[in-house]
Amino acid sequence: MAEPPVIIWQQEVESVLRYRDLVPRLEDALGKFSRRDRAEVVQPVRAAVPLQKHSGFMGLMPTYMENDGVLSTKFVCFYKREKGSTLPAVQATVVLLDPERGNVKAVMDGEVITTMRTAAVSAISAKLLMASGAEVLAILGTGTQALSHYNIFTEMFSFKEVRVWSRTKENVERFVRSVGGGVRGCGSAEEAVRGADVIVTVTGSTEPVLHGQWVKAGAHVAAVGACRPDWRELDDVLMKSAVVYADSREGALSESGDVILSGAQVFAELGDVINGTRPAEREKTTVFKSLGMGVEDAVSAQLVFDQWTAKQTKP
Ligand SMILES: NC(=O)C1=CN([C@@H]2O[C@H](COP(=O)(O)OP(=O)(O)OC[C@H]3O[C@@H](n4cnc5c(N)ncnc54)[C@H](O)[C@@H]3O)[C@@H](O)[C@H]2O)C=CC1
Ligand SMILES: O=C([O-])C1=[NH+]CCC1
Repeated sequence: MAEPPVIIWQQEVESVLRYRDLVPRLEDALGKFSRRDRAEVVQPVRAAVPLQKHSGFMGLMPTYMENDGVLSTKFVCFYKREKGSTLPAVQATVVLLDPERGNVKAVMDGEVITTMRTAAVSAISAKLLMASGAEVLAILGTGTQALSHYNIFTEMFSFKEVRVWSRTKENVERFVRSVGGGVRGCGSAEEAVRGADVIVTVTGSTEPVLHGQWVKAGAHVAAVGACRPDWRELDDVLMKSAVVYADSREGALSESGDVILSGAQVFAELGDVINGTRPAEREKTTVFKSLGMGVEDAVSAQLVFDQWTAKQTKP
C-alpha cells in the first residue's frame, strides 16, 4: 500500500520556496511546454467551472511531465470581487501524485505557489522582452500579485523608479507602506504608466485599465489579470499595436478577453523565445499575456516537495 499523502501548508511552502530556485525551473518548464513533445509536457487548457452565485470560477489544471516523472493538478478558485470585499480573489490547492501508481503523494497550499510562480513568469517575460536600460517600473493594482511582482522585479532588476496605482488612495498608501517606501504612489493609471519602461497589470478589473495611448513605444507590459474570455485589462489600441506573447497560445485563444475581443494575433509563446524558435522583439512595444499554466504549478510543487522532504530528513 502507498504511503498516505503529506500535507504541506502555507507557512511551510513559504519557508522552502525561493525565487532563485523557482526561476530556472520555470524557464525550463516554459521551454518544454512550447516544444509540444508529449513525453515532456501534457497540459490541457484549464477547465473552468462557473460558480455563478459567487461570481467566480473553479479552474482545474492537470499536468503530466513524463520525462520528469511529475504528475499534478491544481484546483484554483478565482473571483470577480466587488470593491470593498474582504474575501480573497484567488484560493488554490495543488495535489502531487505518483504517476506510476496514481496515489496522491502530497496535498499542498497553492496560494503561495500561484503568487510566486505567476510573478516569476512575468519577471521572465521582462528579462526576455524589456528594452535594455529599462529604468521605470509601473504596477497597476495593489493586491497579492502586485506585492509578489514588486518583490521579484526589484530582486531581479535595478529600476530607478517604481510607481504604483490602484483604485483607491488608501490601497496605494497601504501598498507603499507595506514595501517600506521607495515606491511612488500615483493618483491615476495614466500618471503611473506614462514614460514607464515596464508595466505590470495585476488587477481584478474586467474592463481595460491600461490604454495604448499612454504606453511609451518600446515598453514591455506583463498583463496578469483578466483571465476570462470576456474580461479585459488592456484596450484594443495597445493589443493591436504591440507584439503579443503568451504563456500558452491555446490558453490565450480560449481564455483571454484581451486577445479574443481585440482580435490581436499571438506572435509567440515565452517558451518559443526561450527555445530560440521565435525572436524577442525587445525594441518594439510588447505585451506578455499571462493566463497561468498547470506546468508552472507542477514544477513549483515538485520543488516544494523536494525541498520539504530534504528538510524532514535533515538530522
Ligand atoms: N495569470 C495568472 O497566472 C494569474 C492571474 N491572477 C489574476 O491576477 C489578478 C490579481 O490577483 P490578486 O492580486 O490575487 O488579486 P487581489 O484581489 O489581491 O488584487 C486585485 C487588485 O486589483 C484591484 N482592482 C480590482 N478591480 C479593479 C478595477 N475594476 N479597476 C482597477 N483595479 C481593480 C484591487 O483593488 C486590487 O488592488 C486577478 O485578476 C487574478 O485572477 C491571479 C493569479 C494567477
Ligand atoms: O493560473 C492560475 O492559477 C490563475 N489564473 C487566473 C486566476 C488563477
